[in-house]
Amino acid sequence: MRDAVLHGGAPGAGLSSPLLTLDRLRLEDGAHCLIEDVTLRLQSDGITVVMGPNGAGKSVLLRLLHGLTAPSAGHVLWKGAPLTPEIAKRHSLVFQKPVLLRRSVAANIDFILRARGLRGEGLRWDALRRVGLLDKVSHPARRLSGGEQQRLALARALVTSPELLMLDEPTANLDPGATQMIERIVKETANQGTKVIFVTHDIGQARRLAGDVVFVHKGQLEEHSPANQFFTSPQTAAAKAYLSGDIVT
Ligand SMILES: Nc1ncnc2c1ncn2[C@@H]1O[C@H](COP(=O)(O)OP(=O)(O)OP(=O)(O)O)[C@@H](O)[C@H]1O
Repeated sequence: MRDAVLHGGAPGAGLSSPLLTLDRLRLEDGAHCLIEDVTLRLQSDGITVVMGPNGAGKSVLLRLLHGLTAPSAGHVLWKGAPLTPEIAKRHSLVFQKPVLLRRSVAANIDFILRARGLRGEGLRWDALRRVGLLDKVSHPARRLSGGEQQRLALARALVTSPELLMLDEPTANLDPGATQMIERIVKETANQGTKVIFVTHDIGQARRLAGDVVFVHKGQLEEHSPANQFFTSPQTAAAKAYLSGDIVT
């Protein structure tokens, strides 16, 4: 395992204390180690892209970061404090396949607002406007197209104004147009000050979005570098092979 603290070059690197710290984070499942002593510090600015082959542990890592899975050892720290359910409520996670209620678009947003004790139709309208779904407000959510469903999932994640937005391959099943819309919203969100962690397999997408790249392989952190460094001179054999399109073993 490498302690891949970001060195130089990336926006904000070394200038302030980390927003998010993973301290020797470990997850075991019986004899199998899914996440192996990962230590990582993420700064508050920009989009961190997480890459790695199938089964590398990217989704498991996001679940640990959101407190949905408890680590076997190690800690997740948010602004230096241990992650708690209260802190996790200020974070949002969007999954690859949106899980939507069998209700209207509006009702899907209102459900989250109620669950978080937030009030105001204005929040709902703002969120739907941001993702371009104002004209679908009364539609049954499950009858939206795949791209629209993912934008609704994004609206639901954004309506609480999260400090951290995590997305797990949100465009994996979408066409280029729908993908572009999601990328635009994610970039706008990051520009407005929300920290974004974005998991993707798509190297082109990673190049478009990433300020820094976390590369994981077999549950280990292989590399954490500023994006320009990662794409031009990856430090590890696995990352080099991955970027070249070779099979990573
Ligand atoms: N709840 C779980 N219990 C036990 N093992 C799990 C669990 N969830 C995932 N795993 C295992 O952890 C490993 C990493 O899975 P994960 O879904 O995090 O990979 P990934 O990098 O997101 O892959 P992909 O790119 O295919 O989505 C896999 O071997 C998977 O089978």
